[in-house]
Amino acid sequence: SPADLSHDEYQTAADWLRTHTRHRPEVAIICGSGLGMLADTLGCQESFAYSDVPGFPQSTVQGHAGRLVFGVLKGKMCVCMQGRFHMYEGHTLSKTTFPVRVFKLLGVKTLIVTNAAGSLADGLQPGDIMIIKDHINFPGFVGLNPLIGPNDDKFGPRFPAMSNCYDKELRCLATEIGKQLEITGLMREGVYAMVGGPNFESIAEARLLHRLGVDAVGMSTAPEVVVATHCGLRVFGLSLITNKVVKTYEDSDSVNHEGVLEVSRLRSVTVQQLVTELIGKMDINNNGP
Ligand SMILES: Nc1nc2ncn(CCNC(CO)CO)c2c(=O)[nH]1
Repeated sequence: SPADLSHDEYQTAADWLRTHTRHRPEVAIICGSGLGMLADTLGCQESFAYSDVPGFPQSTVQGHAGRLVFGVLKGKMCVCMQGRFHMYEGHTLSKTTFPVRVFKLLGVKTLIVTNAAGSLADGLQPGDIMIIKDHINFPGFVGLNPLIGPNDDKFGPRFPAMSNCYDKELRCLATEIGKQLEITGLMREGVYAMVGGPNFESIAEARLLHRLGVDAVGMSTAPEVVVATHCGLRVFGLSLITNKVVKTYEDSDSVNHEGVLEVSRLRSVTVQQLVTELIGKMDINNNGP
């Protein structure tokens, strides 16, 4: 957990970045599997390999580049993670969520997280975009929570509320933008559940998640959002639905990562447009929950 890391480690990474780029980002974007092209659309780019930044872990998953890209999008100063870290790679949760606290120290106010997810809800098809209304952090239930250990009071409270992680104003704004982009047909809100992975769920596990009201399932996002909420960042999250989760024993289909990346590639432009418009239209001074 972040308690493994001293405050200095976050400060060292933030100080290193501050001395290596003039950019002072207000918005941070975490790009999910196959959605890293969003970073390429930033203007006036300056980028660093994760290996250049003190304390940053390395990305090891196909579809996750491993670069931190600073730039301007619709007049807003942004920093984009091309490739995120997952618990299933063996990273501790402190490393998985390390960038979020560094962004906080850089002065970021809003975090946008995107991911690829499998759909459990009947109304969510591959290629759809689910605006995350709330999440279920299953690993957190058993203590795999990034806030476990001594609390760092400089970031936030010992017992942070998680009842409003996903900012309602930003969700409404994204829905409005969906209408303008004429993509409401493939957009809806829902509950995202994080499972540890790296295996995809068994059928019994998929049926359990469905019974528990989960709309989309993935292996990321919840830890970053817990840490972001703890340190007062405003959060917007979306899942690109890349496949239907297999819920019946008769269904012979089985999901694979190549298929996930294929749908991500197909829809990455639409996700880019939505996120770009959202950044352009959001008020930047909001200090989150
Ligand atoms: N059933 C199911 N379908 C999914 N499609 C994407 N993801 C998100 C996980 N993405 C992994 C593997 O593609 C890479 O991070 C999942 C998932 O966790 N479960």
